[in-house]
Amino acid sequence: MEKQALQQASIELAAISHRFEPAGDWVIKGLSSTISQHEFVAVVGPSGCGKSTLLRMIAGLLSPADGAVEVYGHAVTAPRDDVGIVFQKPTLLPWLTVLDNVTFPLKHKYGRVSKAESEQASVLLKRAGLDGVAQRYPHQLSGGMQQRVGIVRAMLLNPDILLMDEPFSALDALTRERIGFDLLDLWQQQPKTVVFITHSISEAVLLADRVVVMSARPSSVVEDIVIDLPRPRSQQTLQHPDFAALTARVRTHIYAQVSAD
Ligand SMILES: Nc1ncnc2c1ncn2[C@@H]1O[C@H](COP(=O)(O)OP(=O)(O)OP(=O)(O)O)[C@@H](O)[C@H]1O
Repeated sequence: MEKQALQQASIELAAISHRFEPAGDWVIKGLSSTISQHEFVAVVGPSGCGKSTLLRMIAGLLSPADGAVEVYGHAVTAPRDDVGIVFQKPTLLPWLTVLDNVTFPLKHKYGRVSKAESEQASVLLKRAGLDGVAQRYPHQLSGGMQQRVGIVRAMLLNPDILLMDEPFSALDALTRERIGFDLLDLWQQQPKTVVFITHSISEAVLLADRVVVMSARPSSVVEDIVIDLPRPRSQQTLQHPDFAALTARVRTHIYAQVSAD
């Protein structure tokens, strides 16, 4: 049964619509998309078009007013164990150290943290430039460092599906690029389906297999662009002859939405 489920689409969005009040304006209207297992999909679109709302519906934190969200062929009605989320703002536990924060979900899920997981936590913290602060508390870190702790925490849990809502927006440009490649490394070592919301067009093209462009509200998918740049991606990818054309294509579709707003 489980094996059969793995052959299916990872995430199916079937004509979903949402508004926050029964008679309010539609935020999302009739949005459909299928995300395959282990695909890395970036979602871009004008500000306020409903990207976070969409992610919250996939996560089971919000039910669509109409249509259906399915994960591995099952309707999503509540948060799932195999779906991890990284929000725009990290939600760290203030009374735990950085190390305890990143291992907390594992402890909560399995009752213990294995030696291999502890080692992986150290590797990921180091990669994220946090190895010197593992014993510090969240209030002793900058906003960008706290955000990196949130990313490491989600990566360590290694969920089948990782939902990321502008996870790098608080980071400086260099750290942002490095941590993006780290995310890709991890994604290739531990394949998982990633839905990644970003406002950065170049980041979307650099990381993703597909870039889904959402329209202005009421939003749906206006363009679904396959990014067939070779992997593994690196800084060289930025020089690839197709990179500029792909970013230009995404940009054109987003700008069309903004000017139509
Ligand atoms: N809980 C809520 N109650 C009422 N309206 C909401 C709620 N959450 C979001 N909205 C509205 O829904 C719309 C979409 O919000 P959402 O945060 O999903 O957009 P977004 O595309 O992620 O925005 P941004 O790109 O600026 O982060 C906005 O108009 C927002 O004000």
